[in-house]
Amino acid sequence: MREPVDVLIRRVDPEVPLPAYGHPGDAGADLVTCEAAELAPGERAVLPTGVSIALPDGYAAFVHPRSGLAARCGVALVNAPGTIDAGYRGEIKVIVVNLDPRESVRFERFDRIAQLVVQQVEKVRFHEVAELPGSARAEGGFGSTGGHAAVDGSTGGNRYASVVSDREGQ
Ligand SMILES: O=c1ccn([C@H]2C[C@H](O)[C@@H](COP(=O)(O)OP(=O)(O)OP(=O)(O)O)O2)c(=O)[nH]1
Ligand SMILES: [Mg+2]
Repeated sequence: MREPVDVLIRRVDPEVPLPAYGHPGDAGADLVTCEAAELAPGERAVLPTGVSIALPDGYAAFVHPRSGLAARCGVALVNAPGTIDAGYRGEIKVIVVNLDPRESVRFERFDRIAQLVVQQVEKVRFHEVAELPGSARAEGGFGSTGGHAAVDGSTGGNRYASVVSDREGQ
């Protein structure tokens, strides 16, 4: 197994539990909210995690959603994944949104709300050119390979999903 990368961390909230991996092979260390919050359907909030970090140069951390919260409660991150730059020394915040159309969701202090994935990132130098080299995909994108959801008035491309209003009309 590779040696873990050392990351300096500071507790902004002296009582906050440090981010922790649930299992040895996990990619994300769980982040908690230091503030209780209740979100009505469609509501969002910026929640403090009580920690700030200093990543080594060449690394970034990404704030990812927790799939259990998403599946059970419809909680997503507005900016998923949130990017924590190596030079950022402020408190890590999590921008949550309640996407459930009916139920409110409540977070208590120190509930786990997101997970932090630390990764090496490349810096690039951009070289401007008049023409880019060719490729098999060329300019195809946005569903060019088919299999996207149909929307009203369209049959979709080679589809394996359709929007609910489409299904109800069948
Ligand atoms: O979910 C997030 C996303 C970002 N940040 C912090 C760390 C990051 O380094 C900084 C800036 O984030 P980003 O570059 O995504 O936001 P911006 O709107 O481009 O702000 P800026 O102009 O400060 O770069 O905000 C968080 O605490 N949580
Ligand atoms: Mg930015």
